[in-house]
Amino acid sequence: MEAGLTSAMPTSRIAQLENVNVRFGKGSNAFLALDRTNLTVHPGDFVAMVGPSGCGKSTILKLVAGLLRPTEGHVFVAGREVGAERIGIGMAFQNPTMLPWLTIRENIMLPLKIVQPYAATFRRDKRTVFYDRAEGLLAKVGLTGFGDRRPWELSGGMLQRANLCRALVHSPKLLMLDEPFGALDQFTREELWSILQELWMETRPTVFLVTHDLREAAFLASRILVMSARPGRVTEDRQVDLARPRTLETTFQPEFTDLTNDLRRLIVEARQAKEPAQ
Ligand SMILES: Nc1ncnc2c1ncn2[C@@H]1O[C@H](COP(=O)(O)OP(=O)(O)OP(=O)(O)O)[C@@H](O)[C@H]1O
Repeated sequence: MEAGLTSAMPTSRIAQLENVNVRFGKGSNAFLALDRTNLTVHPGDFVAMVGPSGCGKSTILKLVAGLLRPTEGHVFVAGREVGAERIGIGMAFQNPTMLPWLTIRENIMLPLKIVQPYAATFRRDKRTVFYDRAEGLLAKVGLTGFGDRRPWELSGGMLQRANLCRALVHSPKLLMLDEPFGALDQFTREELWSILQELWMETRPTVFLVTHDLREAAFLASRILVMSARPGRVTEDRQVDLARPRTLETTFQPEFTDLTNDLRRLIVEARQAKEPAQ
């Protein structure tokens, strides 16, 4: 998918939120979902966002993707204020919605059919270069031979693998992941962490990951943002310097468990903090 963009910002920052407020609802039902939020993200960052339910994590994702406008403040993406030009964005959500009448390969190739410059040559390249690109991604996520299957023939874990392929097939600069592994069992989830890490290390897109799983955040991210309860603000911006590639062994190291314990404490505190008057 694509976000529109206008006006300028240094390109060393791929995304920036400046004093952003987001208010939902009208009249007496109006409430502040995000409160004067500031955030700078650099190209190649893998940012995980954690925080109490309803604190505004997905709202930040939507702002950066251009799906939502701030009520006040500014959102810049790739040097432009969200609103005019275009940047390639890949997205994956908890529910890997695939079109049931298409094969897995055709589903994966969908962004190439829609997003320029790929769309211009889609008819020509769908049986050659784009086909190989989809097959290459399928191989990386362990789905070789499943390209011709239909979505209903695959398990939830397999669909989420295919979903990652679809999010990455057009080499997006920004990858937005909203609880992508939330519905999967722990083993499949941990397998997909490693696959996602590998894919990220190869092409280094900037990633925004929303997750409730603190181990997932610590395993994958280079930065973890902890948010306060609604109205959300970023209260902690933690650099994660654990060596890559991280493995399941990493998750047993004291640095890792200390980090996840710290995050847990911060979120418990955020949940207990009283919501300020609006
Ligand atoms: N379009 C909308 N209209 C009205 N309220 C909204 C809208 N989108 C989000 N909200 C509200 O804004 C707040 C922040 O929502 P958001 O989805 O960003 O939270 P979140 O941190 O991602 O939550 P969760 O962890 O539960 O998924 C919530 O109270 C939510 O109900």
